[in-house]
Amino acid sequence: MVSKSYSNLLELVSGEPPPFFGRMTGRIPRIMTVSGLISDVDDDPSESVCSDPSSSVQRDRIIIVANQLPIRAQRKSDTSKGWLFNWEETSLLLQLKDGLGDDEIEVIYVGCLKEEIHPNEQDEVSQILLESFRCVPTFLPPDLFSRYYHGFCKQQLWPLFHYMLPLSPDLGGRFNRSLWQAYVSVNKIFADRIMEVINPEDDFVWVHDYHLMVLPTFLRKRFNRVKLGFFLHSPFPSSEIYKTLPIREEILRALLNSDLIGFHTFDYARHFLSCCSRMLGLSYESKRGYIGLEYYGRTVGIKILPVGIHTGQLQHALSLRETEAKVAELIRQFTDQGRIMLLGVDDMDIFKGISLKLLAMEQLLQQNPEWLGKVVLVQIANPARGRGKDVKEVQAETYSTVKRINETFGKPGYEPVVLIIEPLKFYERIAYYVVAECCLVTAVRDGMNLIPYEYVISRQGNEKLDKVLGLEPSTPKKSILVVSEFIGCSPSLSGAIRVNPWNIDAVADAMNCALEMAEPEKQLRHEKHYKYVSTHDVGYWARSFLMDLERTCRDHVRRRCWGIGFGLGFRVVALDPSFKKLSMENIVSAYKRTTTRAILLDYDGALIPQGSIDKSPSPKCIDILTSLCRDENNKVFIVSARSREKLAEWFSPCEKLGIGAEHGYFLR
Ligand SMILES: O=P(O)(O)OC[C@H]1O[C@H](O[C@H]2O[C@H](CO)[C@@H](O)[C@H](O)[C@H]2O)[C@H](O)[C@@H](O)[C@@H]1O
Repeated sequence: MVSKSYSNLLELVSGEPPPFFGRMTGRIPRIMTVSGLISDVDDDPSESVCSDPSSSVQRDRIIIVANQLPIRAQRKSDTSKGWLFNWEETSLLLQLKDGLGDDEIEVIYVGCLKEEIHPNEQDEVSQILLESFRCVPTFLPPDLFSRYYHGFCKQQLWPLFHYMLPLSPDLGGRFNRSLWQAYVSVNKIFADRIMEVINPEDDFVWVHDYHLMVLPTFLRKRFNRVKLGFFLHSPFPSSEIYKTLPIREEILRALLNSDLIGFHTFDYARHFLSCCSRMLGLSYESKRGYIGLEYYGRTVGIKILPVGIHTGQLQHALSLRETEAKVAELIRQFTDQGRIMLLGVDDMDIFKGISLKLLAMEQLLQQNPEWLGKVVLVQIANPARGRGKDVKEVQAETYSTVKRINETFGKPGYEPVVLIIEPLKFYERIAYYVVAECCLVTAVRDGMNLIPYEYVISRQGNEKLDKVLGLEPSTPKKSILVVSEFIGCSPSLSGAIRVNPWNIDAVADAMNCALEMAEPEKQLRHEKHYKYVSTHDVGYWARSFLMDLERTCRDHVRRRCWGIGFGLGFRVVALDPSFKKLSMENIVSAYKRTTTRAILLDYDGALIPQGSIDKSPSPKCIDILTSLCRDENNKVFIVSARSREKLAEWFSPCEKLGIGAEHGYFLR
């Protein structure tokens, strides 16, 4: 399978074998095992972090950094003290690790816990999470967390990256410098935590999503050669939107302190590149499938590859007894009543377009009365993660639209829209996918959205589910997707009916088209999607990103690096060791060959030795400069930080000598 990522395109033309991620040179973390009070992990010794610090096993190590750790924490109920921790199985970050499927790679996570941990318990919790889960928690004071996450992330960055400008105080949040400072402080706290565990020469660091966009600067400042990747899970907006951000350059420059920056789609990458070009004057090169941005001697790679799902986890859920039972229940509730299920699964936030979908359903029923009593839209709505007024408005509009549709088109025993707001278990959601004839994702903006992928795998099902569904094992599977043009998964789903979610007529038509579609066409579309989704899973994505990261960082050790710039303007100037010292021979031969010469000379360290006590030029120096200036083919300049008075005084004998004093602020 050929990836669309740049490294794989390169392999394709070069005929090289695919790169292997994992070098066995990593050092074991500097962690000691300390017994803890509060943990419910399984006791597989291979799971413990360096339980034997003297062990000689060497593994590659990746530090995965994200706003949230893939951990669920629960206060112990039996005592007033202590916590129980479990893996959050549905977290993409945990699936990523599993997807790497390589025991030679050790993964450490850095991030926040969802629960607030009292300062008195933080050391103990840190130790347990490190030993048992290889997780390093970042504890943030509640007020700082709130200003960083609910303030800057969810009210400012997130809306803007989803194309919402704060045109009025009600629409997202206007830029607020103190929230931005909270964001920067939190990013620094994350960097400090990474520094506690990183082995900078060997470890790879992979930072995730828009919550941590300035973190790369803090890490690069501390370790100039750190091997650092960043993946943006959200959309990267068009430069016309992005450039409204007052801290637009700071964020771009911070991202450029990564070695590899990943995006789900070509468009997001293109937007980022045009921001770098328009706001920082940087140009990029695309050569043989590679996209690289030159930034002070470093080449920052751009990776385009949409994330995938954990198909194994989904297949496991499909094989559960509970899933079969739920599928049977849904068949009784819908199919046996002659109903066709259309399905939507979305967070109830402003960008998921739930209301637009409901309006399209209303229109479908108005314009196609033949579907009345036959079609049901099941809308599963997960709670939003933000907490603004906008979320409440979305909820209110959703409830009132559902009520209106059901009152207008419903009849006893038939509700055209079923809205599910209670949290569903994973297997229950899967059962809905299995039964749904069509899945609709009509978000107005979403970074990726993995719901269509989950739907496709679920519709492929398995033999046991075929029996529950009353299908012959040989029956080809079918599924149909209606997908918004404005979401990251859209380009990868070429068999979906693509819609502009704002165009209610078009979405209603798409629903009708899906309902009327001939079976062989549904099968063909399903087959196409199934092939793609099952081969481009989360493991494929993670391996591909890390291979490219390793490739991008391969010559770090050879590079000579200097850090320059203050604050978020910090960057590293990297030089290839092939930079050569200027030889006397070269200078003499160039001088002889040329007839028009500009000769620019530094002063301290160039015309007088760096450590000399007498800083004035020697008579010999004055003689040489005077004779250089005498040649009409030469323009000779001293360029120095020194004051114009001093330079003018020292070089008064050399009349024709040009002087650039105070770094060129004064010119003679
Ligand atoms: O709400 P947040 O805590 O700020 O997180 C933002 C969203 O992150 C995750 O979604 C994003 O990544 C997914 C995987 O790449 C992608 O499918 C989705 O489109 C992105 O928005 C998370 O799944 C969402 O629940 C969060 O809202």
